[in-house]
Amino acid sequence: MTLTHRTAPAPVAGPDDVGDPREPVTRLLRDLRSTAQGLSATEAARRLVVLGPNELARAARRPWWRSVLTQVVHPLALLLWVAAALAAVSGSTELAVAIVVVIVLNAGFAFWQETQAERAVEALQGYLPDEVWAVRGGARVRVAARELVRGDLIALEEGQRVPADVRLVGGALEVDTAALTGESYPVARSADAVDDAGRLLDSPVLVFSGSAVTAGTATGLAFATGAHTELGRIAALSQRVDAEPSPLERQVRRVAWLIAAVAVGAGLAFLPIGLLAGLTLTTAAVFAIGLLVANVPEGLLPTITLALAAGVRQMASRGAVVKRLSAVETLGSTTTICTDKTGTLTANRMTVAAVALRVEVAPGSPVAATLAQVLVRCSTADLADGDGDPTELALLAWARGSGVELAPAVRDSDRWVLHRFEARFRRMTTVDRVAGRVVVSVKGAPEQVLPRCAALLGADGTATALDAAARDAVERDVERLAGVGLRVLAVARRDLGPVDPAAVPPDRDTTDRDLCLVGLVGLEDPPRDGVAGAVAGCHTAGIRIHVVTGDHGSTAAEIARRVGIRADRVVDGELVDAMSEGELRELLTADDELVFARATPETKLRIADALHRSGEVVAMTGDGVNDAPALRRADIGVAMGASGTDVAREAATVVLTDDNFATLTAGVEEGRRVFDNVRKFVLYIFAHAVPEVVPFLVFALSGGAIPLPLTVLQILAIDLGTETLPALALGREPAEPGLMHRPPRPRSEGVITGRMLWRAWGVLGLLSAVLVLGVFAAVLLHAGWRPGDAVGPGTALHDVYRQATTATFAAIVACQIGTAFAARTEWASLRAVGLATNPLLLWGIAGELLFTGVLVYWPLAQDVFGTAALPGWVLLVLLPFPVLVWGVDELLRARRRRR
Ligand SMILES: Nc1ncnc2c1ncn2[C@@H]1O[C@H](COP(=O)(O)OP(=O)(O)OP(=O)(O)O)[C@@H](O)[C@H]1O
Repeated sequence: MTLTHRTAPAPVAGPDDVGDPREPVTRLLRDLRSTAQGLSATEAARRLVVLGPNELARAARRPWWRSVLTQVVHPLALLLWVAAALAAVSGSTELAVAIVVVIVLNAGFAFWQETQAERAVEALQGYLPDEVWAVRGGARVRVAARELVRGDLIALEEGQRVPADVRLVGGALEVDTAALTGESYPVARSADAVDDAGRLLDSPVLVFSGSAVTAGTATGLAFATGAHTELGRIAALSQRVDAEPSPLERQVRRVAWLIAAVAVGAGLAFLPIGLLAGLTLTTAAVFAIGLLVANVPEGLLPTITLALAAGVRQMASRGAVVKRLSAVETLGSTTTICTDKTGTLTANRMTVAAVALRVEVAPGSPVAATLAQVLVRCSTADLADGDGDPTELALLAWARGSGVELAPAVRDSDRWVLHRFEARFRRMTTVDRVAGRVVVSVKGAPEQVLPRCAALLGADGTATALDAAARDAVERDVERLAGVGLRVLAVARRDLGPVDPAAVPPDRDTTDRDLCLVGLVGLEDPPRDGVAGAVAGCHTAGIRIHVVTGDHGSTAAEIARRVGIRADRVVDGELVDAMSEGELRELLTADDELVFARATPETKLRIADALHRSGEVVAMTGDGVNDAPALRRADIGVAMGASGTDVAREAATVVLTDDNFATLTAGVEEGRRVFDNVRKFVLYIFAHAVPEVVPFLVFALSGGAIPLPLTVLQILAIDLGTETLPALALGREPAEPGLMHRPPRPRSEGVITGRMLWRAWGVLGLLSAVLVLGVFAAVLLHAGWRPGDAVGPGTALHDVYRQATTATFAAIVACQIGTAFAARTEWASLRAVGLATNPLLLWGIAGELLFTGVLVYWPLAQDVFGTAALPGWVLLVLLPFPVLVWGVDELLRARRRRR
């Protein structure tokens, strides 16, 4: 970055007005034409226009023609090109042109589908607003990260992604700069540090866009945004959508190739058979090519991508933002969910429900007053703004109810030392100078606070020694409160004597001992609406739920019980830490649901690992910075969008915009639905191959005595014209009833199963082939044709032959309609699903019928496709075909359900 240092500020800040970010803050403020009160709102708006939004320039999109080109030279398309060339060489220009049309239309279609998929993923950005606290015109305001401008004064805190290049002006941080420097350990950055670093990136007073704050809080001055940041400069962050193919796509790709190989094989095999049956070389070659073209499944992959993208969209609208297309299917095969408690199972709306210390503490008593005093000191929340940790807001609200209030500004100016709440230590300590004395205020998990207490506040407000009996009594209190589902905090304080202006701030070992226990507070945090239903839903879907929480075992077990999680055993996090790999796996593979209490992020990581190794598909929730490794390790890392940190959101695959457990299970349901739908259209596409191929076999096996029941162009019309829209519509099927009453799909089970192939080829396909050939034969026989009679152009029977092939074509379409309805469900009856619940399918079928009508009755199309208008009796015969095909499958499904 070229930094120009200007001593005489220009009247307006343009794109090049940059100060040296390492110069003294006052000078930097002047150079950036900002103030200690931040920029005014109008100036910020003006700079946004001049400097542009705080975004990295998107990696230039591939031009559309290149995307189309990729589709045209796609390996399966290349196969079709070869076929077209062969057709041209063998003299069938018509077929060659038709194949080229197929390729072009297919490429266009695939291009459209992929654009849709990309859009769906890009639209997700909108669901994950990225906001920061900034100071503008002296007031703290939430600003969208993309609207930050150079000169903005912003707040940084643990868990946040650094939104711009920032000079620290107050506070200290630890930042993870891995994305920029590859450094794997967090580094310390502080406003007061002495800056003697060589490189800009190593300066201890600067933090850069793209790094993450792993600890601390600070304020800073943004000196570069968007493309002007170091990150923008080295363009390390590629913004392109993760294009890694999902296991599903890989599977389907393999299948597509397999089918393509079979198609080529069948085409090649037809050549000698056709010749033996008496066809000329040209005719045999044309049909061989036709067979090949008909069976190359060129549309399969893009259709699957589109179905996944539609799933991603649908999930986002339900509050689960999936960051990778492939995650949709993994989410659907989840077997175990490890969930947090606070805010996920519970509403994160806390109120103080009980205050106790051996006896209930009466409001207005001296103990209550002291307790309130400690609580207002030991806090960083702001009750007036509602800003801060919900636990602390609840405690402040209770203190206010007891008549004790302290303005945050006064609190902060009295404060000497602050040890924020950290999940690791599970307690918080402040040291304040109050009325000439140094006072320590502590609150936290009872196991953390009680061992540090030496005394206990009596009902009259005087301290007594905390002997073994009193300790037991207090511990019983904790159990009693936790047992009814309350989150319990022990509150304690200590007087360190008169203020000594020369003293250095005491360390935590000094402050957090010999405390006087003031009280126990029990906070009620009710279960969220809908969670109990979602838990029951998971159970019927065969999904196990473990609670992994930092809270007390009894509290967590009670909350778990209330939402319907069985909580068969409560396991302490420390116990897990002491377990061997094998022991942990044994614990987790037992058939019960567990509550892991007092769990640390390391515990979470081990649990995720152990579950994954025992073959489970694990969805693990998390919100803190330290949860990131576990979120990455789980099959599906789930971050909290509302309360979670940026770091967790970045590590996760799924972000719940409302933090709700019920949303997660909705995501699982959606994942299952999408996977099911992919199966539905694969079934549908597979089924039609049989009635297309069998007529050729009949022709070949009869040695030509039975003429070809279908022309090559008619096959292409089916493949490209009639089958496409219904197949797409099947990708949008609503969830099948019973979707969440089935056990999760085994990890090893692919998209294509033996049962599915049997249903596609053995039932739907074979039945269709019989019906189709029946109609073909009926039309010929009705007109007096006998096996072996010539039907070629110029013969007496040629017109009848044209009608017969047209009847075959129409019969395939009729059977396709039946197949589409059958494919809509795998288990349930069509009645349970409802005939009209997928309007897209109805439209697709209407389109299919229209297309067929045009092909059969429009003279121009008749010339090209070799069709002829069908007599009324044939139409009557075709009418029940859809019902027949669907009906037989319906009966088989009913039998399967009974079994
Ligand atoms: N602001 C706080 N100050 C002091 N102690 C706290 C504070 N918040 C929580 N605690 C204590 O730390 C314990 C663990 O809290 P933590 O927030 O880590 O877990 P949690 O959020 O309840 O768990 P989960 O992972 O299920 O969301 C609580 O039971 C409480 O005793």
